[in-house]
Amino acid sequence: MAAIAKDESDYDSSCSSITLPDSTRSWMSNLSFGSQRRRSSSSATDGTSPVQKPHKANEVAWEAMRWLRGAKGEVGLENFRLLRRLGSGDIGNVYLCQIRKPTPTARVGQCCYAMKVVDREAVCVRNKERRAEMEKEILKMIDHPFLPTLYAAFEASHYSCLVMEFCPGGDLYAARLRQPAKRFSISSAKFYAAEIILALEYLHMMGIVYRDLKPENVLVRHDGHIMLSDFDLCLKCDVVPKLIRSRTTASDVTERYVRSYSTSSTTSCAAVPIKPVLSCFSIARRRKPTTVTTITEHADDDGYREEFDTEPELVAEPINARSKSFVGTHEYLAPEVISGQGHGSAVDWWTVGIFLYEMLYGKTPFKGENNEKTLMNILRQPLTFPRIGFSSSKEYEEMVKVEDLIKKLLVKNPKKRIGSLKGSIEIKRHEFFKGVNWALIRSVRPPHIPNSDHLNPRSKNPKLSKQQRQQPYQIPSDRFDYF
Ligand SMILES: Nc1ncnc2c1ncn2[C@@H]1O[C@H](COP(=O)(O)OP(=O)(O)OP(=O)(O)O)[C@@H](O)[C@H]1O
Repeated sequence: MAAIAKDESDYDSSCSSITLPDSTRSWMSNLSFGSQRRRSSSSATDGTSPVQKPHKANEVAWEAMRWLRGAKGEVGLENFRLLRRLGSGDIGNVYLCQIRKPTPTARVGQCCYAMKVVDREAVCVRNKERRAEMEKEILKMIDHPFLPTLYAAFEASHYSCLVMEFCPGGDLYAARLRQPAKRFSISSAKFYAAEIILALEYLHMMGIVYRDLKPENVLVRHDGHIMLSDFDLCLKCDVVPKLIRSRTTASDVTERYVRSYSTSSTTSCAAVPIKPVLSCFSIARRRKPTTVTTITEHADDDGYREEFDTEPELVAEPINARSKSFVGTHEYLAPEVISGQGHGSAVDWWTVGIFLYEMLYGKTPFKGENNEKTLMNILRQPLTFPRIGFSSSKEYEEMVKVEDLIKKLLVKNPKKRIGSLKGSIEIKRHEFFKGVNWALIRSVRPPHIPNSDHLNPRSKNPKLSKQQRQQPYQIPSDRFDYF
């Protein structure tokens, strides 16, 4: 699925038709591979020091970077050996690479990185500098287990290089195609969705709306946990934390109380029986008898529901951010993006709904015969779910819960969509995620752990030949600009 970008407010460039850079110019030749390597001018790697990336500071990949900086002064293209091309995006190619030998230890020498190489001249010709800048800016800011770590950023000739964490497990789109009936199990989908929600929550708190969630952009790390990639379509905005005092019902309070003290976790995401943490930003809530106001709302199982005043909650996500850019991938576009009425962080919750649907049913809910029909369906067509068989009543119950969540995520009016009032916490509290230990999910065993044969010479992407290195930059044929 190709991403589209038509910018009206948050980027100053307008994306037009594809203009190929001078095709006679060798895109790879100036990268100077092998022994004919030229010294590149490399700029400081500001914003990528371990001090600013504390969660990775003790890992060998950082140790290697520290050694490189100490030994060579600054990090540049000449310090890396590009092993093979991992893929091509809209604004550059991504290569698997290692630090050039001799390295101080074998461990450092074996460390793999992914290097995104962007041809600045090509990007400039195609009016995409702002997107490339945005990606770099965001990669420098972020430090989260489910987001890429930027180890170094430098320039070499007219190329801009970003050295990032390498994910050997491929993307979730390819992973889905390998599943039985091309669908993930409910527990796998729950695991991946939970990690994505945490990544989006973090981005939102940093004032970043991601806008391009799709399985192709969810990569699988060596340990099976996920990493969101591709930040060139992000919207950056200011976040002004808000205190929200909301009202809640007696059954909500009881349910949360029970959940807080329950140790009977059964889902794969909840292997550790520890009191779940709902959100790092939720203020501990206790029933406060003095502030209880009893309002009969409507009958439930017990015949009535009570509403209580609760402690205020801090919402640090850009709920009210507004952009009118037309960006994303057709099947994943939120209705407010298509209608151009202005969109904010709720678009990411819409895409989580589409993502869950695709993971479970093997297709997206509004896909039409062509892109225009898809867009019309997103705006007008009611959400329906295909009928599928269940192997157990437990699976059926889980499906009912996840369909309820998907319905709430795919509400066409963004103001009524789950997550639009208090952000991620509303989604994390949904019944489908009951028992998920959000704080410790990164320690849970993922559904699939990739094997580590990426350095095997016979692995999927063969080594770069000399001829390939000399080829001019090609815009992949399956990519296009919609406008
Ligand atoms: N850190 C990484 N580890 C492993 N493979 C990666 C990594 N980053 C990117 N890739 C691979 O390289 C491909 C190109 O990535 P890139 O981010 O340039 O473009 P994209 O995801 O296709 O999106 P866009 O064209 O919108 O920028 C990806 O599809 C993925 O297969």
